[in-house]
Amino acid sequence: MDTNKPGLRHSQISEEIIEQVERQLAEPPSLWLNLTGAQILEEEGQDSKDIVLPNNRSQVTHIAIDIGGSLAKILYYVRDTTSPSSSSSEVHENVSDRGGRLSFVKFETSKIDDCIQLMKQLIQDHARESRRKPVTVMATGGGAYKFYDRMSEELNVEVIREDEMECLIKGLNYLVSCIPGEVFMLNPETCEMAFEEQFHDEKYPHMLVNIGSGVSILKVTGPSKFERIGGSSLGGGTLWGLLSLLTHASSYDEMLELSKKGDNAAVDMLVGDIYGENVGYERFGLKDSTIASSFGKVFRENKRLDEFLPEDIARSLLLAISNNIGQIAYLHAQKHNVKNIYFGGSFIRNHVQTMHTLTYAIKFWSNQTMNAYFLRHEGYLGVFGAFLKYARAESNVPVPPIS
Ligand SMILES: Nc1ncnc2c1ncn2[C@@H]1O[C@H](COP(=O)(O)OP(=O)(O)O)[C@@H](O)[C@H]1O
Ligand SMILES: CC(C)(COP(=O)(O)O)[C@@H](O)C(=O)NCCC(=O)O
Repeated sequence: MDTNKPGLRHSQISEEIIEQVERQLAEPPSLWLNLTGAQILEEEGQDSKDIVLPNNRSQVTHIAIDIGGSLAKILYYVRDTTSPSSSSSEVHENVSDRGGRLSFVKFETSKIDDCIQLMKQLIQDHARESRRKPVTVMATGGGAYKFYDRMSEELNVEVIREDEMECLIKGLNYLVSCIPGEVFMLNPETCEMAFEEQFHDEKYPHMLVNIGSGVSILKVTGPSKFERIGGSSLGGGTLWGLLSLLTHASSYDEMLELSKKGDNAAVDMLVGDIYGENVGYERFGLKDSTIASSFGKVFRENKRLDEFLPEDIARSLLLAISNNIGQIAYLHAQKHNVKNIYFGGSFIRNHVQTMHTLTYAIKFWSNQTMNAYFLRHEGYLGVFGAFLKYARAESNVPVPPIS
């Protein structure tokens, strides 16, 4: 592996691989759960842009929601009688064989009205067509408190609140242990994904770096044992906010697209800009292409904002924030003697450059001794954890036990 400090390496990744990985990770797939196991359903996911409500909405028995500073994540559970491994006409006779499908949808938190409307629709359909007990809503994230009264009044069902960090850890541990093909690593050289059932023998301790609006760093020492060991206010909300000020992009995905086309050297001051062309500070492993100062070139260029390319700005800021989080993550892992680091939160958005920067930072700073892992449902750990808490308590939801 190259000894270059993180930064400016992305141009070497094959476009084909980036496309391949991002196509595979486009939207979080639904999950199938029954008593004997759990699996990812490989089919088109859903986005808030075009939510496809299930045909059998009366079968939606559980809803969980994680309302964060930026995004509200909803999960709904649809009880079903056909298993994904059987033909579509094959129906399970025995009720206890039944499994269910978990679907995932997200909204911007600023569109909380639309979000509550969707839950209302799911709940009303259930109530109209079924004599079963009413749907219970599990809520987590800061919005579970902020919007509690509104949700309780408008939905007219019981809303149970759960602590967001507990839910994150429950969701993480379950996804890692029980969902085959959920966790992957990125090869720092080629960016190809590596899926393995078991990456490492030591399950605990591990660390979760959850990159949402802000960053929370948690050390996990057992299935429900953890402590919050750090955090940073420079997170996903920072990237989203600054790029909406500095570029014309109107959505987060558009910002990520811009960043793919940019050259951060147009705004970042590189070591070579300080030491001279093609000269680095090799004594300390700082090559001429290493970023010496993010956005450090802007001032001396003496140009207006509209004279810089938004693509270059987007790439520079994404690199700056991802590198910073990677470095903080490494320092916490080192301080707390943890080798395996899981990155979660919607900031990652399964975006190859972001995952590559985080992987590269961890590998570089730890001298290859630590590992960076990613998850296909990276933004849904909290909402999944909230659902599991309820599913466990309620015996009528068949959830395989954690291994
Ligand atoms: N569609 C999107 N719209 C806005 N931000 C997004 C989107 N997808 C990913 N993000 C990024 O994810 C961050 C929110 O991550 P999330 O884990 O949902 O945190 P929170 O719980 O604080 O809302 C945003 O600040 C932004 O950086
Ligand atoms: C306050 C939060 C736990 C809220 O979670 P979020 O909605 O960002 O997912 C998080 O934004 C955070 O940990 N912020 C960093 C605070 C700090 O340690 O500086």
